[in-house]
Amino acid sequence: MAEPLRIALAGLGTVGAGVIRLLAENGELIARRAGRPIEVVAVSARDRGKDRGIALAGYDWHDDMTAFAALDAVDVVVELVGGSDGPALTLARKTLAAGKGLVTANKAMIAHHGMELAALAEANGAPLRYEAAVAGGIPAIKGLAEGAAANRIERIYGILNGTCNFILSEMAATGRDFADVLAEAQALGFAEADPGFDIEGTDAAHKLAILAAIAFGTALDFASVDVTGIARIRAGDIAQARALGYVIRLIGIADCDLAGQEAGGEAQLFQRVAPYLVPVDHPLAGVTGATNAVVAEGNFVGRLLFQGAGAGDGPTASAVVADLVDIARGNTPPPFSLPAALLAASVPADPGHRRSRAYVRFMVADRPGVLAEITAAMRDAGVSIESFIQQGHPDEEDGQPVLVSMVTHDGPEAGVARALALLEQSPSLAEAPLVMRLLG
Ligand SMILES: NC(=O)c1ccc[n+]([C@@H]2O[C@H](COP(=O)([O-])OP(=O)(O)OC[C@H]3O[C@@H](n4cnc5c(N)ncnc54)[C@H](O)[C@@H]3O)[C@@H](O)[C@H]2O)c1
Ligand SMILES: N[C@@H](CCO)C(=O)O
Ligand code: NA
Repeated sequence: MAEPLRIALAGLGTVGAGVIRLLAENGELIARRAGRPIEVVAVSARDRGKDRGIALAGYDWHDDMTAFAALDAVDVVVELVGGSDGPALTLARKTLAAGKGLVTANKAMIAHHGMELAALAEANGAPLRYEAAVAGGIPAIKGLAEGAAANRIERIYGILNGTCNFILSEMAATGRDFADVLAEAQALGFAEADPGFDIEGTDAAHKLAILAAIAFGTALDFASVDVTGIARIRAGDIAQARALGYVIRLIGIADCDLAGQEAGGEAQLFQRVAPYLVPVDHPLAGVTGATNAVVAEGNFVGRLLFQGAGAGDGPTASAVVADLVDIARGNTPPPFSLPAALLAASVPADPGHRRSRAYVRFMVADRPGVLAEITAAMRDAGVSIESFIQQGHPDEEDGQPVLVSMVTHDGPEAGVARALALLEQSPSLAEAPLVMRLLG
């Protein structure tokens, strides 16, 4: 058998320990498939003495992980530390500049610095792979960049954050409280070190921006993702959605209008992460727990659905090691499918022109005239209301604001925004309204 692929592993937390366990259990099978063994030779983490349930005695320990880049005995560095900047980025830059391969699960770093790292990788002939960074164990990047390479991708959307999906589906199934379910997601190893990245939608936005670059051949543009998280969703919204025939899911969605680019200008890139109402008979409605799903619509293949575990030690390790197998086999396409210099510039699309149906929820003072005030604002903004529900909810107590919601007919998003601007100063509203669009 050929020489081993020698790995230095930075980070021995949920994912890092998972990689060690996977290679220990499936190492022989993987060596046969890759044509050569994959061997961890060096490791680094913050705390050398911590009990991780794995034996580290056979590995060369380094307190400073950035030293990996200079080790002759290392072919590929695997970065499983996290953080968009700081030591992870220093390690990534040094590794690629030294011509060594880099495998990472770090979507924050790729979303912020992916273009720079891709250019560095290409300039130094070094492979850069990050399958674990998007949708965990699902081979979504490979499916899109390789399996769907023959297609123009019209639209890409899906459930990209396991923690949020776990929270939303558990709350709906059991009526459990948001904070309680989040604590369980953290204990299961799904959540980011700062779970604000999950619940505010930032983590899903990192992944969406990466997928969009691969799908549309546009330069990675995380900054222009329109992001809304799940923190404002109440049990009452979940109940209202259910009564209307929907479930609530945090969805990342992107499309790209290339007409401008074809006329010599720039492509218009739409990227949004937000909670959506998903019809109960839609394939994404049945995606529960930490499962993720990615839908890609190609102009020849039609609709592809990739589904599987989006977080957790085993599934994420599976994606990390699949990248190592590709490197061992010499299958190293450009990091974003096209060479970095060919990724096209784009401008963010104006969401106001997009059409959708929307669920709009208000917490209102329970007094006469409030509903008339809301419907008048909708009328004045030209928004057509399909249904309006004021429904008692078990959380309510006398004198407390009441949850009322409406569903609009299909119309430009700017219309709902105009109506809510008209209501902005209204003393009848106890908090800002919540808008969730219906997934079409
Ligand atoms: N947990 C998941 O399900 C999952 C899924 C996909 C991607 N990811 C990504 O994988 C990466 C790791 O996530 P995790 O859940 O394993 O995190 P974790 O917090 O469990 O582990 C992080 C590890 O990095 C080490 N570390 C931190 N700072 C370090 C430093 N300066 N030098 C050396 N080691 C250092 C810690 O000691 C720890 O061993 C993150 O980028 C995360 O976003 C995680
Ligand atoms: N915190 C992330 C981990 C996987 O990227 C999630 O919950 O999806
Ligand atoms: Na993946």
